[in-house]
Amino acid sequence: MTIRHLTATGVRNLAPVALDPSPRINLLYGCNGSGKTSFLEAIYFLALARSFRSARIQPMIQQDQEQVLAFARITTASGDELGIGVSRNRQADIQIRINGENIRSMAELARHLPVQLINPESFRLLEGAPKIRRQFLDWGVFHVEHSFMHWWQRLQHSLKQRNSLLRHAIIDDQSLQAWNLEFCAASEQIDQFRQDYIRRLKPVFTRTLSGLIDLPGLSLSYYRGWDKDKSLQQVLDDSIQRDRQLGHTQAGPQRADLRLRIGQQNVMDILSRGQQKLVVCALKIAQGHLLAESMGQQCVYLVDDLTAELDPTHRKALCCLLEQLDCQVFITGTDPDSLNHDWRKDTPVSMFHVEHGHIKESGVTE
Ligand SMILES: Nc1ncnc2c1ncn2[C@@H]1O[C@H](COP(=O)(O)OP(=O)(O)OP(=O)(O)O)[C@@H](O)[C@H]1O
Repeated sequence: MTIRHLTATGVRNLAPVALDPSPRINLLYGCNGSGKTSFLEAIYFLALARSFRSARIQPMIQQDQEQVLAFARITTASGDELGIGVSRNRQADIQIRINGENIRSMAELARHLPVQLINPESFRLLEGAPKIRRQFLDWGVFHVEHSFMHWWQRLQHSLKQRNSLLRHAIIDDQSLQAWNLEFCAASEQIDQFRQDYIRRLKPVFTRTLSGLIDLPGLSLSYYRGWDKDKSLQQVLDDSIQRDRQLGHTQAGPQRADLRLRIGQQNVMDILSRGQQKLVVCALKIAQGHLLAESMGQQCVYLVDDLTAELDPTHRKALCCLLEQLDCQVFITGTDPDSLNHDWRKDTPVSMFHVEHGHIKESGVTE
């Protein structure tokens, strides 16, 4: 999908935004604090009704404003036009409208606007808690497997019920068995989705990474959250005493993880920050390729601070890969020269100058 027209009000230091971005490459430059990241935040907000900078919405709402509001006209992969509007106020109430109709499901919003963010915090995908890698994995599964949300909700519900039973002084065995059955059924389905996704992602990731950097021997593997040689039911039975002591379920898809290794070592223990960033870029770009291959859908890429951690050669390689993706990209940097790349003559490129919260188009190449 492509954003054709975008408006936003009440976003940090930004004056009301109204622009028609290029369907392909959009470059935004400006000084520190001018509002470049805030602009990317507005697009992210439109896709997910939240910020990527803070778990709370308040910091994103402009100091003297009551709400943040973003609207976009987008063209979907099938060529349909959609109007999407999202607003949140200081009480964090959310309003989502698609083609004028109120929508209650965040999943529906996210499905219309798949967004990938690459920013200086992206290394956390490798270094951070397993939850971040599960979110990465489930982003992919969610977009290619439409029944994922149904199974995900069953998984969350059964896990919550089981954990609540574990904390009772005396456990009702019948209830425990019933919730075990439901938890195992949902777990096996989610695990199957994740395995299928990783099997398809791996070759795309390897190919994408080789276009960015040479890291021989780097492997991506999936840990499902319980012993690969045992059924989950067996693992739950074996660990019931420990689960009761801890008051929660230790094994299951809520413990799944992705492992990136070179030989026996974790990549975050041996790669430089720049190398880590390139691995993360390859993972995220691979997800975009897979989404296009499987669903014919394009995601929007938000690349904040292109130059951070990357030398000119690797910046160029990243720009080439983003251009080959054939999707809409927004890239920020402090210096317009650092954003200049040998974009192909037939790639529409728009350049915007961000100054004290005002965004002005400063050049278009068709
Ligand atoms: N709620 C808010 N209301 C008004 N202004 C805010 C709010 N939150 C942050 N700001 C200000 O908005 C400005 C925009 O910051 P932003 O991170 O978008 O800049 P940037 O152009 O990405 O800078 P850098 O190049 O340093 O990353 C900052 O000066 C910040 O102090």
